[in-house]
Amino acid sequence: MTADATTAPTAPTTLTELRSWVEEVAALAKPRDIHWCTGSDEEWSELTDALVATGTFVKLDEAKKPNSFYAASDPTDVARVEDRTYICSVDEKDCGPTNNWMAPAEMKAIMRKLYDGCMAGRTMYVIPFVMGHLEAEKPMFGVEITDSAYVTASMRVMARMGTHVLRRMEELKDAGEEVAWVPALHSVGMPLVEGQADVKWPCNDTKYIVQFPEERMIWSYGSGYGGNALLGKKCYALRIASVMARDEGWLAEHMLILKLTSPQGVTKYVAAAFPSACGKTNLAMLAPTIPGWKVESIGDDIAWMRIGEDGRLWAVNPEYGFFGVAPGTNEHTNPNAMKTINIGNSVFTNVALTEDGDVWWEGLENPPAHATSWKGEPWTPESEELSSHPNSRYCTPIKQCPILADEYDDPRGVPIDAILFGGRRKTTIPLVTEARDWVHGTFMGATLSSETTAAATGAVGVVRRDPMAMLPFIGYNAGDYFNHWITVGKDNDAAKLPKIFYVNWFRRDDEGGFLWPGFGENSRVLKWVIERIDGQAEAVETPIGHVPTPESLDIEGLDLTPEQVAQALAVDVEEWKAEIPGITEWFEKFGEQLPTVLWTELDGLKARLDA
Ligand SMILES: Nc1nc2c(ncn2[C@@H]2O[C@H](COP(=O)(O)OP(=O)(O)OP(=O)(O)O)[C@@H](O)[C@H]2O)c(=O)[nH]1
Ligand SMILES: O=C([O-])CC(=O)C(=O)O
Ligand SMILES: [Mn+2]
Repeated sequence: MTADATTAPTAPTTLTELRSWVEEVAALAKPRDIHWCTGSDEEWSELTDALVATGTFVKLDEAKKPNSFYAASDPTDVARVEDRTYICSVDEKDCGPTNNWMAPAEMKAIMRKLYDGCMAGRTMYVIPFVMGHLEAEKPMFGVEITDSAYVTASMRVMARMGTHVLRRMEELKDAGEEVAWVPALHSVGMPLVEGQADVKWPCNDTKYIVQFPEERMIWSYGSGYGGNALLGKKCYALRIASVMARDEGWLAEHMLILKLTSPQGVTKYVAAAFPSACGKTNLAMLAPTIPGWKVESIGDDIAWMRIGEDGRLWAVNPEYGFFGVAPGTNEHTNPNAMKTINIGNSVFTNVALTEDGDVWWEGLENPPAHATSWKGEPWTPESEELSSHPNSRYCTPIKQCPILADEYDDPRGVPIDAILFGGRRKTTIPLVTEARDWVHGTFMGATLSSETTAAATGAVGVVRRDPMAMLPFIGYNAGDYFNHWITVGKDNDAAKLPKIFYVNWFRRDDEGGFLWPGFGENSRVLKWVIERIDGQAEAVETPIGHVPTPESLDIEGLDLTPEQVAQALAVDVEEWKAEIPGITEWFEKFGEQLPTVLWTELDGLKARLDA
C-alpha cells in the first residue's frame, strides 16, 4: 500500500498528470513514504489507530460514541486565519480590496522554500476526492496531498473520496473527456528529523492559505485546522469554485440548503447565507415548533447553484459531512445534530474529554463533575475557564442525519424558492425583511453585516460587513462578485428566481437578552417567508423592505409578549440612518467595480429614511 517516495511510478493511476504532480511534490517535500488513499474501512482503521498511537486521537467509549475520536489542537491552531489567507491572482485588481494579495510567482517562491523537505519523516497522503456528486454532469474533482493523518481522516468524513473517485476520473479520460481536477497541497509544516518524536498536533507558527484562482490551485501550509486544511471545503468549494462560477455563470455560496414541507404537503426549498458561527447548521437541521411543518436537511454550509433548463435556480450541497460548531449544540437547540453525532463515526476537536470516554462542551446537557479541557487541563463545572474552545467542532457523516432529505443524493439538486441572508446583530436589523426584488436582495446581501465570531482568529463581537456571508471566501474582486449577482438577476426570469429575505435571530433587548428565542422557533419565520412567496402573508412596507405585520407572524404558543414581537420586528429609522455612513464607506472601497445599481439602491434607502 505504501511506497517509497522515489518509487512514485507505482502510483495506482493511469492519469499521467496526476502522477507527475505527486512525483513533483514528493521530490520537493521529501516524505518518508506515500500513501494513495482508497477510502476503505480498513484504511480508516489504520489511520485512526495511527492517530491514537501518536496521541492525536483519543478513542471515545464505544457504547457512547461508536468509532469516534477526540482531538485537541495546538492552542494556537484553532480557527481559520483570514490574515494569512491569500488570493494570488495574476492581476492584483482581480483579488480586490477584501482579500490579501501577492504575485503568484513571489508567493510560490516563498512557499517552495517552506515546502522543501517539509514532509520529512512523515507519510504523504494522496486523496482523490470529488466535491458534489460523482455522477454530476461535470464532476468537480480535486486531489489533496497532505502530510496530516488527521486531515486525511477528516477528509474522508467531509468529502466523497478514495479509489472510486480515481477510477471515475480515469474512466472519463479513457472516454476522451477532459478531466479537470484541483490540485490542493497541504502541509502542517513540521518535518521530523531521524528519530525525532512527533507531537500530538503538528503545525507551524508560519501559516499560508493560498488560492491561485487562474490555475485553480490551492497551497496551504502550517495549520491543521478544518477550514485551513480540509482543502475541499472553504478553499475549493468556495474560493476556487466562486471563480469558476463567475466564469461559467453559476453561484458558489456559503449557504445551507433545507427542504420545508407545510401541513398541506407543499414543499419548498430554502438556501440561507449566514457568516461563520451564525446559525447555518442549526437552521439546516431545525426541528419546527409549529405543528405540522417539517424540515429536512440538504446542506449546512455550502451551496452550488446553477440555473436549470426550467429557468429556476438549482442547488446542490458539494459536501459529504458536517463540520459543525460544538458549543451550544444540545438536545433542545439541535436534536438532529445530536442524533447524527451519537451514531458515531465522528471526530471531535477542541471540546472537553470526560472521564467515561465521552465528549462535553458548553451548552450540552449534564455537565460532568470532572473532565479534561481542550487545553488538557483538569476541568470541573466550577472552573473559570471554558472546557471547550468556542470554535470547537464535530466532524460527522451527513448520511447519519436523521432528517437528511432524499434529494441530497440527486445530482441535479433542488430548485430554490427563497434565499435568506442573515447576520448576528444586537440592534437595527429586524427579525425578517423581504426584499422588493433581486437587485434589492443583492443590495441586502452586499451590505450584510455581522459581529465577528470565534470561527476566525482575531477579535470577537466586532461589527463588520460580510457580503453574502462570503467576506473570507470570495476568490476574486468582491465588486465583480456583486456584479455577478446582479447579472444572474438580469439574465434570468425574475418570476422563477428565488425571493430574497434578510433575517436576524440575534437582536437584543435593553437587558442584553435575545429578543427572539431562535432555533426551532425560527420555523415561524420560515412559515412567513413561504406564505409571502405564495402571496398569503401580510407585510408592511418600510424604508428597508417588507416586514411582517405583527398578526402575520404565527406566534401561537410562543412565550413572547406582543411588545417583544414588535421590538424584534421594529424598523428604527434613526438606527438605520446610523448605518448609512458605514455602508457608504464600504461601497467606496470598490470604486469603479461596484455596480451602479447598488449606489442607486443606497440612494433610494437614504431617501426613504429621510421621507
Ligand atoms: N440566539 C441564537 N443562537 C443561535 C441560533 N442559531 C444558532 N445559534 C448559535 O450560533 C452558534 C453557531 O451556530 P451554527 O449553526 O453552528 O453556525 P454556522 O453558521 O453553521 O457556522 P459555520 O460552521 O462556522 O459556518 C452556536 O453557538 C449556536 O448555538 C438562533 O436561532 N438563536
Ligand atoms: O471553515 C471552517 O473551518 C468552518 C466553517 O464552516 C466556517 O468557518 O465557516
Ligand atoms: Mn461555514
